[in-house]
Amino acid sequence: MHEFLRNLPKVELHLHIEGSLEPELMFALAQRNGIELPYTTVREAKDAYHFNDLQGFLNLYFQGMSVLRNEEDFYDLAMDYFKRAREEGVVHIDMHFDPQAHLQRGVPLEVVMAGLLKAKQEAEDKLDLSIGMIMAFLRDRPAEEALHVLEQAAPYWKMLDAIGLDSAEHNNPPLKFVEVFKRAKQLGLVRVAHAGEEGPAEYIKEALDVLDVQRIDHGVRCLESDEVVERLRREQVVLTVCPLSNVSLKVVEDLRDHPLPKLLAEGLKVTISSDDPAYFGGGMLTNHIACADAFGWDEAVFRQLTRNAIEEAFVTPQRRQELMARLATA
Ligand SMILES: Nc1ncnc2[nH]cnc12
Ligand SMILES: [Zn+2]
Repeated sequence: MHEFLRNLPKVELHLHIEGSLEPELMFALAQRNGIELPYTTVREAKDAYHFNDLQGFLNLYFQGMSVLRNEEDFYDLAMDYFKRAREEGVVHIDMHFDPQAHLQRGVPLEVVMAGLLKAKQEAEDKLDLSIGMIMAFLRDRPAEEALHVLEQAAPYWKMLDAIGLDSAEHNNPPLKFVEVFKRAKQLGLVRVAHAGEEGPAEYIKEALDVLDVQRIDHGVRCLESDEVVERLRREQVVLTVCPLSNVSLKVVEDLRDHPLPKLLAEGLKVTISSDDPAYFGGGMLTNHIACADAFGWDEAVFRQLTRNAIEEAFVTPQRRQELMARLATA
């Protein structure tokens, strides 16, 4: 089964590129940029990666990314992950990135975009990996700031596959961002949002109704509302579920208690992603293996999850066909 999972052409719909920053690269970039870290060794950093909730993780996530200052840093960050993912048999990644987290530290949007776009181009040219770009807004920051960043990103609109909504969900309902998402829709941009990770099922409904999103990132708490489950099933809205993330952030106690099997049994369009692989114990292959071990799934289940992800990935029709063909022979 592990060999099958390694060879499966995996498609990742939910990945925060800043959450792929491994401690080894964090130390290298800190040194390159003369930045001091609160850790003295890689071991010490890894030992700090124990979280009680989403906020506990976000504090370290924002601290970790403080080493990213120049175009080259963003390029190295992304290439480092792309190479690792490719070695794990990943063939496509829809990548979230958080411009506000960099703008706040005085890093211009142009620097972030240049580094990430260069890595995307190189991955597509040389690694046989396709990359989607999701510019995410931090929901614990003011909506006016997000609106301003969306306008500032005008030179990049045509390079974006979607806008997203992430960071602390508690008390930051989708409704807060109605104007931002309305503007994005007016611009012809696709919309996705984190909802129902730590927040209630109601936020999933709100993201669909008010933000008109085409994807729900996480969405695991939908099971608390029959009405929301029915809606997700009827509309076959894709859920980008991140099993090891949910364990690390204590959304569930243990992977064996994870609602993934129930979500599948409900007929929902489920996919598997890694979210923040450097912080949550591993990438796509590790997440797949963990699910195989916890749930005893056979190959057919993983094929279905991968088919779901290929159908929903931000790729050209030709690339989608190519990925489907690869899945058929895996
Ligand atoms: N799991 C997560 N939830 C919300 N925002 C995030 N940003 C990075 N990872 C996140
Ligand atoms: Zn996420």
